[in-house]
Amino acid sequence: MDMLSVKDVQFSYDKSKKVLKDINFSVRENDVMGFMGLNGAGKSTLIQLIMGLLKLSDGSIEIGDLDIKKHSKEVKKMLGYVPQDIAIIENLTAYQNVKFFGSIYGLKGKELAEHVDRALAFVQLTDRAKERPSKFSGGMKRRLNIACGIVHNPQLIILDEPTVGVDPQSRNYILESINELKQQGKTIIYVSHYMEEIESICNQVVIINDGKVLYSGGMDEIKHEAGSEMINVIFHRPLEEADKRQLMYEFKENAAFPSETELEIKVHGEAGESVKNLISLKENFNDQIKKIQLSDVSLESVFLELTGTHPSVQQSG
Ligand SMILES: Nc1ncnc2c1ncn2[C@@H]1O[C@H](COP(=O)(O)OP(=O)(O)OP(=O)(O)O)[C@@H](O)[C@H]1O
Repeated sequence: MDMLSVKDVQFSYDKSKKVLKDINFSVRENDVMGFMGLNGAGKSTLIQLIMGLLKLSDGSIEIGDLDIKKHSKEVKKMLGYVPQDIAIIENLTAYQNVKFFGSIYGLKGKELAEHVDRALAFVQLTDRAKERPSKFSGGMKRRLNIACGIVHNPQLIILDEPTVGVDPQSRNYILESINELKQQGKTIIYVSHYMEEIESICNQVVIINDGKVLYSGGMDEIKHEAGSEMINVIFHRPLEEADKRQLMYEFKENAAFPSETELEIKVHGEAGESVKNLISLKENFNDQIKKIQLSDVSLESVFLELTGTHPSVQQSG
């Protein structure tokens, strides 16, 4: 079953520019979807439409099988949102913060107390529940932010760059807790500019650029489409021009030279192609080759290929 379906969505803040143009994709129940795009691609706008914070005029969005316009109340309870900007209130304690967000979702009395305890335990802040977050580290504030976003036990959780500005330990903790939410059966949308994080926790990817979906589908499929493997060859000495020309002739646009002593060959999905390439390299360049490594194509290189821009030149925010 689809937990989120976005159909033919278009959006403009003003008449001069369409920010979203015919957006279509779906996220299955219990998927962890990595949502990627360059700055200004339209990610936050789409999330605000899903959350009902912006008014949807063109197209439709369904959560489960509920249309967000017709069933806004039910949908609100199903959605959890952990915003990019930390939304906690500094002069309330950690407990009071989570309780406040729980009450916004209509929880009361014993049920509210149980939910608050569970959310604080989930982010391992039970011991610090009585403290004010002004004393907390950046990572602890992010964890409290997550507790506030999931206190009402939502089915679909959207996390917008939850690891920006946190120490490596908190980052690992946050990534592990997302895996745990998946184990609990939740569906996750994970917005991030950190490709390696998306690669490690997501099974589905949506890439948008300039308000359009460039890719939507499985993590394995996107890599397969882009070329399932990469052959990295390290030579003992810098290559002669004639050797480079021969390699370019043989491997065409699949060959790249990251440095004077390195060759990268992108291998497309066909069976046996990497073996054929290796045999050819060994036959022609065996004496010159220091090392050959086979590696999977990274999500980063796929993103670069699709958008024409490297994610690391991006500022997050
Ligand atoms: N409130 C607004 N009024 C007018 N234009 C806006 C508004 N918010 C965003 N935009 C414009 O809409 C486009 C998409 O912005 P959006 O914030 O959705 O992108 P994004 O992918 O979330 O970017 P980032 O990764 O930087 O958060 C951009 O051109 C942006 O300038």
